[in-house]
Amino acid sequence: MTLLDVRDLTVSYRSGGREVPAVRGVDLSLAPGDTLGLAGESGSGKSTMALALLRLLPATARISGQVLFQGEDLLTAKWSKLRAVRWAGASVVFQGAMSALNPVRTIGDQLTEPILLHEKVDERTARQRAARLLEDVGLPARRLSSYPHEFSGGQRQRIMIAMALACRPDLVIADEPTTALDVMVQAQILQLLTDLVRERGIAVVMISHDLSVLAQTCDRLAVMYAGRMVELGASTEVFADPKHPYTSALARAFPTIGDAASRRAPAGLPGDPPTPSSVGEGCAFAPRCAHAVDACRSTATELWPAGPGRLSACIRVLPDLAPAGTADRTGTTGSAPATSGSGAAAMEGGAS
Ligand SMILES: Nc1ncnc2c1ncn2[C@@H]1O[C@H](COP(=O)(O)OP(=O)(O)OP(=O)(O)O)[C@@H](O)[C@H]1O
Repeated sequence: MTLLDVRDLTVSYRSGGREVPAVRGVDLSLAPGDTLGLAGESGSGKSTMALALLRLLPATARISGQVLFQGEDLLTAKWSKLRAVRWAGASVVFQGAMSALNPVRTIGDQLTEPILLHEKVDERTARQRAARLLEDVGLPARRLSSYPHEFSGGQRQRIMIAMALACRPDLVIADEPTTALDVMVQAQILQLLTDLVRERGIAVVMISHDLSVLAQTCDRLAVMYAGRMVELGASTEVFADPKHPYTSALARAFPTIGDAASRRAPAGLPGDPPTPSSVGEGCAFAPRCAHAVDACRSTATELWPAGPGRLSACIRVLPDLAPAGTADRTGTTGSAPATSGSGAAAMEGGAS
């Protein structure tokens, strides 16, 4: 069964009289309980994609495609349906808990609110649930009466996780949930989130620019570049044996899982990401890619099969298109371009 099926999701923003493309024709699919990491540099479209899933984008955004959640397209659903899905079906852990929490209301009030809104329970039951949730994220229940400023950054992010789990959703979208935190605290919070969703069988889309963190916490990895998906596959395989040069570069930028020193000073990627409007049909990574050849700039990119359960948008996975001697590193045998939706199919396959 599919929980989430994203088809040809495309998002642009109206800005200064122009359309700025942010997400370009992304397909992906999640089964219940799946954990998917979404990686990419700043500006690659990760947050836009996450927010688009629940139609949380600003009014300047134009969205097309389909976001089928439990079979219903959220992009065309009525507001009443959307309200019912948010929190109870799918919830979001945003970056920066301080701005997401209301500073003048107690944590208890903020935790009970979604429960009261979405479930037919009385105030006392909601309060008991909130207390349990707080304990689940490692905070004492007595802190329900405290205000957001009375917590540390890490504790506030724990509270955001408790809120996201409050209505027992089937999907949690975590958008850089630990960005502003100290490295050691980051690791603890991610571990906590991962443990809680796995215990409860909740599916997760975890967003980060740090490929090693995602490889450690999620079963599958999707890599985005300039609004497009460029690689998909099982986390351990994608991290250990990337099929796209951009993924290799990201893996090198954040080399070792749990290595605090490297995380503080990542090696960085050569060059800058393209501006959204400068991206054409060919490979957007070509200007920064050491392996780029003319065909990279002229061939329309798609996600091609790149081994069992793997997809890559690098033409070097196509033996018949790749220049001599460049296709062998991927070890792929397939050469047929994936048709629309095959990204989703491969993600499904990888979920078994
Ligand atoms: N509200 C907005 N108005 C106009 N353009 C936007 C808006 N939000 C994002 N963009 C543009 O859309 C593109 C994708 O941005 P997005 O924030 O989704 O990327 P990201 O990968 O999540 O980056 P980050 O890690 O920095 O959050 C970028 O070019 C960004 O400048």
